[in-house]
Amino acid sequence: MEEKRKVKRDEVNPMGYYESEHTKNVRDWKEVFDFLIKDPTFLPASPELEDDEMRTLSNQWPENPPQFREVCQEYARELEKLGYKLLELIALSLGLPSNRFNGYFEDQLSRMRLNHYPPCPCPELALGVGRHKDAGALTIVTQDDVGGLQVKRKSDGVWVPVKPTSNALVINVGDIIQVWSNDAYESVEHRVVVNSERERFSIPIFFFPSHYVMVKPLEELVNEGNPPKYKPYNFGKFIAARNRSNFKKLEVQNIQISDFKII
Ligand SMILES: O=C(O)CCC(=O)C(=O)O
Ligand SMILES: [Fe+2]
Repeated sequence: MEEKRKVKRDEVNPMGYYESEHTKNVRDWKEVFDFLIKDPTFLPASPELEDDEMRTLSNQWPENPPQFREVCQEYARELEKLGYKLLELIALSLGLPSNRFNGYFEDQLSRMRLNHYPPCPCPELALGVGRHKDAGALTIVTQDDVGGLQVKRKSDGVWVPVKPTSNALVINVGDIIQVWSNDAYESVEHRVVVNSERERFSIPIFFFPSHYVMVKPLEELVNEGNPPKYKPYNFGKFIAARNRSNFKKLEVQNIQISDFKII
């Protein structure tokens, strides 16, 4: 606990350890450790568009266990390679050059998260992570054999368990691929349920572009017959708005890509 406290994240540095994240303003039943793939990196200090102050984001590593940092970084490097590979395949599937997305990640805000969901005495009253869609381009999740991740089936709204399969990874399309592809791809709504018996561990890596990227439907994919379905939004400002809402319960729901939808 002492080690965790030393690397606790706060409103200035959102990297490190945290035990009370909120999803849509409700506290999640979990503890997390977040670190950046590119360290340090930069993010707008506030979500206000007229405020151009920047903030440096940097990792906080515990001293113990001593090999923790190296193991995390090595794992992240391998998953990063896989993420780029998948982004290349998604680009090809949309009829784009394989490297079409690469430029967006030069100063990437991608991060890896170590999730620990402790057993919960009243699992029917809590969620490990409340229902949400991932805000980044792509997420790759490693999960143990406990289970708890569920995706919402669009046809009937039923929550379907994502069964743990050993040596398999879960790939989630995030909101940005949805916007870039002008809805050809759709991000999936998911959540994590907890149980009273066993703790669960999972390790997602979230592929986030650079803070200055304006996220919008790709020009090659829109035309008169298929006009853009979203207004451009600045990714850094979007994340700054999300970070703010993770630290306090706000009156309003946090920012969503639907806020940029052209109807
Ligand atoms: O724990 C999991 O399997 C997924 C967690 C998740 O959806 C998230 O952190 O965004
Ligand atoms: Fe997620």
